[in-house]
Amino acid sequence: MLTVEKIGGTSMSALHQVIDNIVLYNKTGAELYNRVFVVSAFSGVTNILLENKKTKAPGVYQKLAAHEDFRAELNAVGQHLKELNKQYEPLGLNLVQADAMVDTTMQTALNYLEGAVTMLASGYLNEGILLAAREILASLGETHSAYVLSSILKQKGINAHFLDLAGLTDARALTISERIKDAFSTIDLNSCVVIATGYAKGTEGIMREFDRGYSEVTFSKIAEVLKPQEAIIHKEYHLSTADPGLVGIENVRPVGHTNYDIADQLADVGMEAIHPKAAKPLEMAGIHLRIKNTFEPEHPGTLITKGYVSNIKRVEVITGTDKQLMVDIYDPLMTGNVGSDLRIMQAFYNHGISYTYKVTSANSISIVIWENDLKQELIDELQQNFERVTTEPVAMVCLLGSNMDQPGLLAKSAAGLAKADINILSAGVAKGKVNIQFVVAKDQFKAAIIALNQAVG
Ligand SMILES: Nc1ncnc2c1ncn2[C@@H]1O[C@H](COP(=O)(O)OP(=O)(O)O)[C@@H](O)[C@H]1O
Ligand SMILES: N[C@@H](CC(=O)OP(=O)(O)O)C(=O)O
Repeated sequence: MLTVEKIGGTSMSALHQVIDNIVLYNKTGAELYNRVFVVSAFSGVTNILLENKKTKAPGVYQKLAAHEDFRAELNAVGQHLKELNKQYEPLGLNLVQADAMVDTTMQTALNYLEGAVTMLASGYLNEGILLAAREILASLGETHSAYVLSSILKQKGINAHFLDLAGLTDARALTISERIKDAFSTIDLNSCVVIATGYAKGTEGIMREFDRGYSEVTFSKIAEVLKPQEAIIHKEYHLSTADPGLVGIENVRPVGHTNYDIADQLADVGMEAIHPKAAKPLEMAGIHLRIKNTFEPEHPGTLITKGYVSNIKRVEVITGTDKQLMVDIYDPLMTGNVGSDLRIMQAFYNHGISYTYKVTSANSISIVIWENDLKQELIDELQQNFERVTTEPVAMVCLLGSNMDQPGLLAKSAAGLAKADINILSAGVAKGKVNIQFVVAKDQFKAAIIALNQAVG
């Protein structure tokens, strides 16, 4: 059975478990092969190459983009990669070869970046030059981690193939998919295990289209090309019936089976089992996706398939986010005035703002967006056309399920929230009933998730 498997950065940093629990687990001989592992950089490496994904602390790229001296930072990254090499020497990594690879790669990158700085000084095409610099820097982390894992596996006598999709010294103008097809055209998957860089170079620029989290896109594009029996994402936790960090690990269980629609609903409130843009090609190709926990290899994890519908009535996941904002538009002339909603949606469209929830009454429309997406220009435009426009930070809590609709579910959910003294600011469910949404006060998010998990989890 051919599988294409993605290993995220947090899991990669537990390299010993990656080798024991993922690559070698329950497999010997030929069973080891016919698998492609798409690996992310070791945890934190891309942060120091670009910028910290959460704190935005500048990495090499941000220094370069700010016309500051980036060379010390780039050198520090090289030193960090060598420290990681030393950390993985006990696993069988040949330190001399691995450090030499770091030196060569970093020197090549520096040569490119010196050229970029020279070009930036000219003031021509800055955007394109900065994007190229971002692509080059991003690629370094995955080139390193894929090299390290494939080298260790070779040292163990396994026929591991280091598949360099980063193409640092490959000047061919190929799209990502073209590069993938070209790279796999000479590989006999039955006789090797492929370790592919999570960064893939392409004329479209993976950073321009997807930016951080790009490994999942490379993983998806490889699966599109190879059409495996199963695509697998290895994470450091199970996709659970609720956030264990909120309700307690003892009050959740792994989601055994769900579908791609539910995965999209999860992503809509920020819980990405897989990025929707990476999931769609898999869903459309009918490829099954499995989310596995790196630290529980014996557990089958969560299987996500296109047409799955639970054979019993149940809520599959309780999730949500407290990072939302409710925009309420009121106007006494709205009732019966065809086109009010169109004008509102046009304003949202004009400012490129999508929403996660919308309800209407005779004279008002309430729309929930991500709080970070709010633009004052949108509010200004709406206020020119409607009597009153208000905004309020809120939390959204959701019940997700492929087959959860039954009399009393809404009542039990609302009763659970009421029992916790949580006021429902707004509630809604679309016809498919795969997602029942409650809008509550921002500071009642955690209490609402706990209350719903107790009531219907
Ligand atoms: N239904 C859920 N199942 C599992 N984890 C969840 C769920 N909902 C929220 N979480 C939280 O999401 C965290 C992982 O979020 P993710 O965005 O994948 O990683 P990170 O934000 O650390 O990069 C988990 O550690 C967990 O606390
Ligand atoms: N290492 C890259 C790519 C990636 O997808 O990483 P992860 O799988 O850890 O999200 C980043 O941090 O953006």
